[in-house]
Amino acid sequence: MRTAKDFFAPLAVGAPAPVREIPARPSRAIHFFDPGNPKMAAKVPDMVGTVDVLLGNLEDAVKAENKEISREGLVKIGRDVDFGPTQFWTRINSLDSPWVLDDLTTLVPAIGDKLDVIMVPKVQGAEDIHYVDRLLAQLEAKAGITKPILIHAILETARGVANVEEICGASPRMQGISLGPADLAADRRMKTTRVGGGHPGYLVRQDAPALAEGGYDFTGQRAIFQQDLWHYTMARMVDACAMHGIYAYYGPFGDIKDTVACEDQFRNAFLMGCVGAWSLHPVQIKIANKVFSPSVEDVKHARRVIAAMGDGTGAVMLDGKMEDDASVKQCKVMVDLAEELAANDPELKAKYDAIVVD
Ligand SMILES: CC(=O)SCCNC(=O)CCNC(=O)[C@H](O)C(C)(C)COP(=O)(O)OP(=O)(O)OC[C@H]1O[C@@H](n2cnc3c(N)ncnc32)[C@H](O)[C@@H]1OP(=O)(O)O
Ligand SMILES: CC(=O)C(=O)O
Ligand SMILES: [Mg+2]
Repeated sequence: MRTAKDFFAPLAVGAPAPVREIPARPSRAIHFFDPGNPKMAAKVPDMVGTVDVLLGNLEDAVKAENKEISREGLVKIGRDVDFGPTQFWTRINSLDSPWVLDDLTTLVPAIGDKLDVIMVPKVQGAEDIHYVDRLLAQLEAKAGITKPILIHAILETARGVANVEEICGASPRMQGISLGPADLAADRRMKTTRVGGGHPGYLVRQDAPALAEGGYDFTGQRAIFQQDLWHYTMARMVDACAMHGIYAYYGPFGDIKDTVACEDQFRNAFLMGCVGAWSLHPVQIKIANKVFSPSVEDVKHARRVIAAMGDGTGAVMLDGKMEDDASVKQCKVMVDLAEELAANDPELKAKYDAIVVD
């Protein structure tokens, strides 16, 4: 383990100095596209400014025979497109795959000055981050890159979940973590066959009603309540990220047509502390942009509490509820996020600016 003294030292002579703090850039939707798919690739320039993150995917969902075409497509997009306010990320192939070394040694010299974040799949422990960290430093130094490329890990193995805290703290490049529910389910031997979302079989059932003569009626209809399969993992991920000052994300929601359940899953993630989720299809971008932006009502309430609390200490009653230092802190999280997002999103800014605090 690196000591505190060495933690922020560049890992190669000539590599840029690591960042001390991960910038809070909007990343409500991380939109996946296959850079080797001509239809998707053609849409990328017009998507700039409509989505916070455009991610060229090289890993799963790209056929083995197309890996090189996708990598070349990504280089072309990286060179040709002006990403403006939108972040440009990639997901490389897994560290045990035959493609990852070429991914990194091609992408960093070619478009390393454009790439904000590299997403690393199937991360098992800090050693995986250390490997990518050192290699990136060497490649950045060789290519003369001046801004360090950040790393985002996908939490999609049982060992990765067990090691999530050390993964988050493994490098100053660590930008965040996404839940990878599909590979994680397979690795854990869960009995699901989906990409994210809930499962109708994972439920609790209302208690059986008591009978007048004693005992219970187990025969009648009883309400069932579907439970969230991902709650435990999400909670661990959010805590580990918050502890290390990096960002947590829900991953993919594979049922593209079920926009209602997608919105629910994203909202759960937002409420738990995530800043964004993945978008696999253009229809999911606006769901994520909506869900991960504080609502006008929440911002209005937060501003009222902050105003009522003066210097932020003590306790007051507002609308019949007690507010104190801790509720002000929550309200500040909401207001700060709203301001960060509004700085990049004129429509949102107009909505927040129109709020009148009574
Ligand atoms: C578990 C994991 O690892 S998840 C991450 C890996 N998976 C991915 O990255 C999947 C990305 N998404 C996709 O491949 C596709 O969206 C699919 C396969 C899910 C659906 O694709 P389609 O059946 O073509 O969807 P659909 O017909 O609705 O597409 C409508 C249009 O949007 C385009 N489109 C679809 N998805 C995307 C996308 N992610 N980005 C940009 N454009 C897209 C299509 O090319 C099509 O264009 P056209 O109107 O010019 O013909
Ligand atoms: C996100 C991802 O890669 C997975 O769910 O497996
Ligand atoms: Mg995966």
